[in-house]
This record gives sequence, structure tokens and C-alpha cells, in this order.
Amino acid sequence: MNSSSAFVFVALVFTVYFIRRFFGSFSAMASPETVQKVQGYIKDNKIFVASKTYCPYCQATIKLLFEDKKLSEEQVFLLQLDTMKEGGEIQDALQEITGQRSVPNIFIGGSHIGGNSDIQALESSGKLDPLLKKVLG
Ligand SMILES: N[C@@H](CCC(=O)N[C@@H](CS)C(=O)NCC(=O)O)C(=O)O
Repeated sequence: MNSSSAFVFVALVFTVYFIRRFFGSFSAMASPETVQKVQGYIKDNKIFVASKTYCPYCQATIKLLFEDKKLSEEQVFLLQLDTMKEGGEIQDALQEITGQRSVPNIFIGGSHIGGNSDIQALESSGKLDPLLKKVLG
């Protein structure tokens, strides 16, 4: 490889790197309106769960809250992001707000709990019931 083709190769690698960086971060950015809307979901609902219908971790969280804890749809605001046109943007907003992109993304009493493993850990340690009682009364 002579020096000019080496230069072209390096320039190409940098161009691809910057295009990927720019479009990668651009696609993961939610609009300020969506971020505000999601902050409203967190603040205005005692329990908010962002889920996807096909996700087994989400199903485990849903079972825990609705079947084991016998909570109702009035008590848990559940969004199935994969069934919503704006689901991707809501997921981007959740990532911006919490640093967590995966679902389920769970909030109780306006506080970020985390994912399914986090809520199951609260249950195993006996901390979930008092938290639900405090938030739901
Ligand atoms: N450790 C996480 C695992 C959650 C997880 O891996 N969720 C998958 C869906 S089943 C996910 O969010 N994948 C990325 C996506 O759907 O954008 C938890 O316990 O919640």
C-alpha cells in the first residue's frame, strides 16, 4: 500500500466512524416533548411500567404485580412499547431519563426501580410489599 492509498484508507475509516457516531446518537435522542411526557408518566402514576409484549422479563414483572400482588390496571400504568407508534421514542426518552434502555423499565412512587431483576430482588428481600403499601396506601 503506497502512502496516498494509506491516506485514503484512514480517511475512509474516520468518515465511517463519524457518520456512525453522529447517526447513532441522533437516532437515540428523544424530542424534549417526549422526554417531558415520559417524566409526566413517572410523576403522575403510582406505578409505571414500560414493557414489550414479547419480552419474558416483562411478563415476569407483570405476573408479579398483577397476579402475585393482585394490583389492578388503575394502580399500574402499563405501556406496551412495541404496540405503540411512538414506542421507540418513549424508549429513547426512558434511556435519557434513567440510563436504562431495556424493558421492563419500572417506576414506583416516582422513583426508578430498574428492570425485572431489580423488582424481583425487592420481592426476595421483603422490601417490595412495604414499598407498595407506602405508595398505594
Ligand atoms: N436484566 C434485565 C433484562 C431485560 C432485557 O434484556 N430486556 C430485553 C427485552 S426481553 C430488552 O430490553 N431488549 C432491548 C430492547 O427491546 O430494546 C431485566 O431484568 O429487566
